[in-house]
Amino acid sequence: MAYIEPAPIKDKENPLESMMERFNLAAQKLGLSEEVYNVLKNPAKQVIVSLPITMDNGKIKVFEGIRVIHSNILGPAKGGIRFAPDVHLDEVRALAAWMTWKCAVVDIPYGGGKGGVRCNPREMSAGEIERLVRAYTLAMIDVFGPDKDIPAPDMGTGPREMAWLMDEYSKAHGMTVNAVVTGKPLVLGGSLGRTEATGRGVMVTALAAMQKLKINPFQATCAVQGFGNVGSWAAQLLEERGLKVVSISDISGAYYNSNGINIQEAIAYRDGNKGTLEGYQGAEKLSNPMELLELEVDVLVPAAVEDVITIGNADKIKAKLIVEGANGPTSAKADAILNEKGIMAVPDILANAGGVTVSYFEWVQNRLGYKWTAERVNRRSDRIMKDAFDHVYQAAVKYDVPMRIAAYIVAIDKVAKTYTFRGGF
Ligand SMILES: NC(=O)C1=CN([C@@H]2O[C@H](COP(=O)(O)OP(=O)(O)OC[C@H]3O[C@@H](n4cnc5c(N)ncnc54)[C@H](O)[C@@H]3O)[C@@H](O)[C@H]2O)C=CC1
Ligand SMILES: O=C(O)CCC(=O)C(=O)O
Repeated sequence: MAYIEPAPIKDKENPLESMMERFNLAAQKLGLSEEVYNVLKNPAKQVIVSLPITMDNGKIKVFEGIRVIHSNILGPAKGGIRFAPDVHLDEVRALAAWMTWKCAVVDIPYGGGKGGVRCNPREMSAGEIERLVRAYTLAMIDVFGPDKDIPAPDMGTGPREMAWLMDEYSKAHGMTVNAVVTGKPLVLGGSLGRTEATGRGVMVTALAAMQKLKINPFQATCAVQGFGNVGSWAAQLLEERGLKVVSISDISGAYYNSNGINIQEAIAYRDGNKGTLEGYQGAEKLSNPMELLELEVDVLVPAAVEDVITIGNADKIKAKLIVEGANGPTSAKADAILNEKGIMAVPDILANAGGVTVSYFEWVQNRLGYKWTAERVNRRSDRIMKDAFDHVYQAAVKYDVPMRIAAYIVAIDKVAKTYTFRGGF
């Protein structure tokens, strides 16, 4: 079962290789046929475009935009759009495949896709970002569609960008098409609960795992890496459930307070400080931000970027439980070390699936022309997340594998069976 070697990513473990290592292990456990294996490992579609944008200084700058549809076997492709300086085809391919597995784990009728534009939104004006979103949307006009491929926010994008995307797509089609994208502002057909949904799913799966590990949330400590949408909501909701959040971090550094950080206060500080924790006084700043990962805490939530837990630091992790808010925060090579140390990792494709689950609810509401209450959204997404956790836990016991491989087994089994039923053979 070999696959085509992807181009290596400099200074970073390749997330596509990490995804494939887990996929291979799960495929072997399932005894997947070579034909189905080959179908599932290859992305269905990869589109790369050049986006010439007039910058505020009047000069034209060309950006590279990518959209990968890994699979549309379970339904239309679904997945966010990332704006970041290190966006790379292999990364987007890995992220798209993770969307396929994620949607299958939570049993929602979507395939997997992901998009990215290599840019630094923190150094761009709102006008430049808007022109970039609109150009990307037009370049992908035949790729996107409510029944084909439905984008959403990821790192560096949010409701504002989704609104521009919806508007551009709608103009090109001569009608309002709000179901083409999720994660929109409420007034444009966004769903109540979507903003906090990913962090909420992290909280639900963390509590479920803590119950299995007999960790009392009211006596537990927690560290959260990344203080954007996912990290800050996860931290706030875990704090509300009794955990003491002793460390948080973002691109400006990591902050530690053994008495617990007041998360509401930290969020208010960030929101009034151009979105960063730089200068935050509610905790001491750690000299090395990566120290956060090695703190003596019960629960560690990496909610920033890929490959932060690697063979370089996995043996120094002291948490009893890792709940992956980010996509791909643990490299495949680090898995064995964590398993050896008896650390449970609730994998990304389960732990952060709350976001796409509520995106699915948003799409359903848009198609019905109806709005659900926050209570209904939260109750249904909590149930989906808890059921998915239990399902993966049972698979881990049945196949005698860690939670991560169990999640891949659940996902691959579902996609493979659907493919076969649809008449792939
Ligand atoms: N937004 C969503 O609904 C979902 C996001 N995810 C994943 O969660 C992760 C975070 O996404 P968002 O919160 O949406 O992004 P965001 O853009 O809102 O926030 C990212 C945060 O990470 C911080 N950060 C960036 N590089 C860092 C580093 N090297 N060390 C520490 N902090 C760093 C940023 O300062 C920021 O606080 C990504 O891996 C994303 O793919 C997964 C599922 C859904
Ligand atoms: O909400 C969505 O549709 C996708 C979110 C996403 O990109 C992810 O789960 O990684």
